[in-house]
Amino acid sequence: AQVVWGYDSDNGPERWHENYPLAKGDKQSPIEINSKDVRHDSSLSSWHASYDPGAAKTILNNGRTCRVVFDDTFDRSVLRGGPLTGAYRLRQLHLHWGSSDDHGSEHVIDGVKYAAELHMVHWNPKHGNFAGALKQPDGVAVVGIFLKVKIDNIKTKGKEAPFQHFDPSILFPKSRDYWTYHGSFTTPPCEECITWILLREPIEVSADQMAKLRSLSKNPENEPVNPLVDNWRPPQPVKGRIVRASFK
Ligand SMILES: CN(C)c1nnc([C@H](N)S(N)(=O)=O)s1
Ligand SMILES: [Zn+2]
Repeated sequence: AQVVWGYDSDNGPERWHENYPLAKGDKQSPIEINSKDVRHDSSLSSWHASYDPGAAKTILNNGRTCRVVFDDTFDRSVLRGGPLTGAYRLRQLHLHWGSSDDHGSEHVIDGVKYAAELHMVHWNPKHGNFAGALKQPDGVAVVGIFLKVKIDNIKTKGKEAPFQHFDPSILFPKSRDYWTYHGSFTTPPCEECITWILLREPIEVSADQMAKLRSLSKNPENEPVNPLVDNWRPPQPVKGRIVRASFK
C-alpha cells in the first residue's frame, strides 16, 4: 500500500523524495540560519498584516499538525510589505513541535532549536487560486514564528480570556525584525514556491500550552493514543541561497 508520508522512520523526511521528487530540490526548507552568513538589506520594508478575526473558521488535528483554517475566498485577511509585492491571503496556520522543550522548530537559528515553530501560510491571489500559486516562485508567503517555553508563572485561579473571534496577529511578537529567503513547503510535495519571512523575536508559551500540543494524538479517537510530537523536518542544504535580514 502507498505509505503516506509522515515523520516516522518508515515514512519520514529521509524518504519523502521517493514519492515527492521536489524534496531533493535546490531551494528546500527549513534551513539553518547563521547570523554571520546573513546579509542586512536596508531596502527591505516592514511587513504588515491586516487580519479579519471573522475569517477564522475551524481548528483541526489532521494527524500531522494542529491547523486553523481561514476564509480566503477574497482579500479578507492579508499580509503585505516586507519582501512581498502585493497582498497575500491568509489561508491557514499550523505548528511544528518536539517531544521536549529543547527541540521542535524547523528552522534553526545559530544552532538554536526552539520548542515549536508556528507557520502562517498566505498565497498570492494574482495566481488565481491556491493550487496555481503552488506552481509559482512568488506564489506563497509563510510567516514563521518561534515558540519558546516560559517558566510557568504561578497560574492565577479562574483566569479567563475572550475567544469569540480569533485574530492571529495577537500571536506576533513585539519586534517586526525578520529574515527572508526563498524556499519550499517543509512537508510533501515540498513545492519551492515560498518566500519565507522568519520573525527574529520568539513568542512565549507556557509549559501547559506545550503539554496541550503534545497531548494531541496522531490517531483518530477510536484508536490508541499515538502522541503527535516531532512533526518537524530537519534543515536542508542552503545551496548558495542568500538569507537577508531586515535588521542590522
Ligand atoms: C498546502 N498547504 C497549505 C501546505 N502545504 N504544506 C505546508 C507545510 N505544513 S509548511 N510547513 O507550511 O511548509 S502548508
Ligand atoms: Zn509548517
